[in-house]
Amino acid sequence: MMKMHGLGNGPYWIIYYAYFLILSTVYLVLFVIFGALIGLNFFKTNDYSIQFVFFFSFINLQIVLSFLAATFFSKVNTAQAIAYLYIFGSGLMAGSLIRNFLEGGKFPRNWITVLEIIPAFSLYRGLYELSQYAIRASETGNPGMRWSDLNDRTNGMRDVLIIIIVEWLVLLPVAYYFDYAASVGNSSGLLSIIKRLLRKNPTWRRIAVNEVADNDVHVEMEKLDIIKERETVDQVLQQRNSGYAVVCDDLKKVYHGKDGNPDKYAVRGLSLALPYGECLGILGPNGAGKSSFISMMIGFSKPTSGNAFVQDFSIHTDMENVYNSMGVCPQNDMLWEMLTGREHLQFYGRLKSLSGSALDLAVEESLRSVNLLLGGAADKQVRKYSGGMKRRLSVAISLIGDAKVVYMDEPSTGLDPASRKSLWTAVKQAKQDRAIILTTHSMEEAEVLCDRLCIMVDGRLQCIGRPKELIARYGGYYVLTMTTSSEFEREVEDLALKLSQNARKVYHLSGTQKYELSKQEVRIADVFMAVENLKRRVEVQAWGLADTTMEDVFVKVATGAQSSDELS
Ligand SMILES: Nc1ncnc2c1ncn2[C@@H]1O[C@H](COP(=O)(O)OP(=O)(O)OP(=O)(O)O)[C@@H](O)[C@H]1O
Repeated sequence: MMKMHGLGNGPYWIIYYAYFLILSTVYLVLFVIFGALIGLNFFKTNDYSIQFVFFFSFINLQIVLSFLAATFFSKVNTAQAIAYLYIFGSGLMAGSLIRNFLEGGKFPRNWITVLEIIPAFSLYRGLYELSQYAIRASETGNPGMRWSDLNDRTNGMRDVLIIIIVEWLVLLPVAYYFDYAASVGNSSGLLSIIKRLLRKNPTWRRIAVNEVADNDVHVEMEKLDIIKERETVDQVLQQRNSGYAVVCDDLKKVYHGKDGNPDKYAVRGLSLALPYGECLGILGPNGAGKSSFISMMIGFSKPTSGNAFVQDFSIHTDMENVYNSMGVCPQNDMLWEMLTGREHLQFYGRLKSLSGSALDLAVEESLRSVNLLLGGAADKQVRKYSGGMKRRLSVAISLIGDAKVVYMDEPSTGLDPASRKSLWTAVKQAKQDRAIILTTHSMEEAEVLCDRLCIMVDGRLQCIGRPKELIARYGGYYVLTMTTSSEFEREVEDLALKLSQNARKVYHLSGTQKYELSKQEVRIADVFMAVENLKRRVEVQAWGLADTTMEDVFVKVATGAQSSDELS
């Protein structure tokens, strides 16, 4: 989340490094104090500063090694299992071999030094030397290891310290570089890191990464609006400075099936071009692939194939630059319970390079825009916030600073009508000079906020256009709803067919029927007259005539696409 809002790789790395170092140092100090308090000669007799330097340099090496190893694993469980095996195996081996080699006298001393390049061996050699000095101290009454003892040729501690510190200095930049390479493309396989490091000038060109074949045969002809959008994408991709905020080029996402399950095609070739100042709404039934699309765009997951460019930066190779200009309001609020709303905004504002009075002003405006100034809400800890307040804070975080591209995953979920309206005002103001991609299940929200809408079903784009265009294209009909007692249902059907030859029954439940009447065949005045006539013969309990809504369009497109998918 912090990286998504522009936290650079360097500060991110330093924070994590410092966190693990502080944690390990506290553990190390407590470990030595506890050992000394219970009277262990190992700790009591040897110079504390030698012990500190030895353990401290080793924990630094251990952190660097963990960071380096982490870049080669994409799954936490695999990394954990291999780390346990390594620590257990290498510890066991080093523990028994070092003592045998040193005390047996047959193994060449130089080779022991070579073995100490493996961290577990250097650790056990250091421990062995400290324990030998402690034993001698308790037998003779002399002090344990002192700094001057490092000049003793038989004492391996000096070599151990040199090896550990040199390894740490060498591996530190290597680990940072590999971690950076992995995070840039958000992929952590060794092969993909090496490929990315070798790739030349990858910024502006089409790349097909792990090209996948969509095994499903899709019979339906592609619609004109989608073809046109793809043509725009093709044209934009020819230019270097496109002037478009977001361009998606045949983006695909496949989740590979596990335990014999088939692969899941979540996004099947999405092509979109989004100019600045536009809010694009993505609609779709559950499981349509909206979140999978957003998670690729924000660097949460890697596309299986295709590419996308945010302000001309590729999501495969320039994710860090993408993050610099991005704001995200995730589906689930990612907030710190102990921080206040104001502190959240101050933190994310600083990540967006705001400071001083500019930061204070931006925070104040953000809080006002999402109604979090009232009643001191801004200065309450987030754990005391209601669900709606958390949602509003998430939206404010996504908009703070100068994020040019903002992703909002169902931003108004859980908000009461008044909060929703004020949130919409904030989003409308914010979209003036930036591009917003928004997913929602609320047709009202889509119509109010979005300049264009697209409907996704089963990973495919079904249509794209301005809300009014879509309603005109897919909704060239009125909806007549009428409720009578069951014995008069036939009369209602006759009325609908008389008004429009092509009237289509779309709903029927115990006396209530719904018909679609073609706008070309029907005049509203005729409908009113026909209903008045019917009322003279039949008891009409309720009736209504409505123009097509976005919801009707959505249901029509979604069910149409689902049934055509079932056929194919
Ligand atoms: N990590 C995953 N592994 C396997 N399949 C997944 C994974 N994430 C999503 N899917 C599948 O991919 C498809 C698209 O899911 P996605 O969450 O992108 O849809 P959505 O349109 O955002 O749905 P919703 O509106 O419910 O949030 C679904 O069939 C889902 O089951």
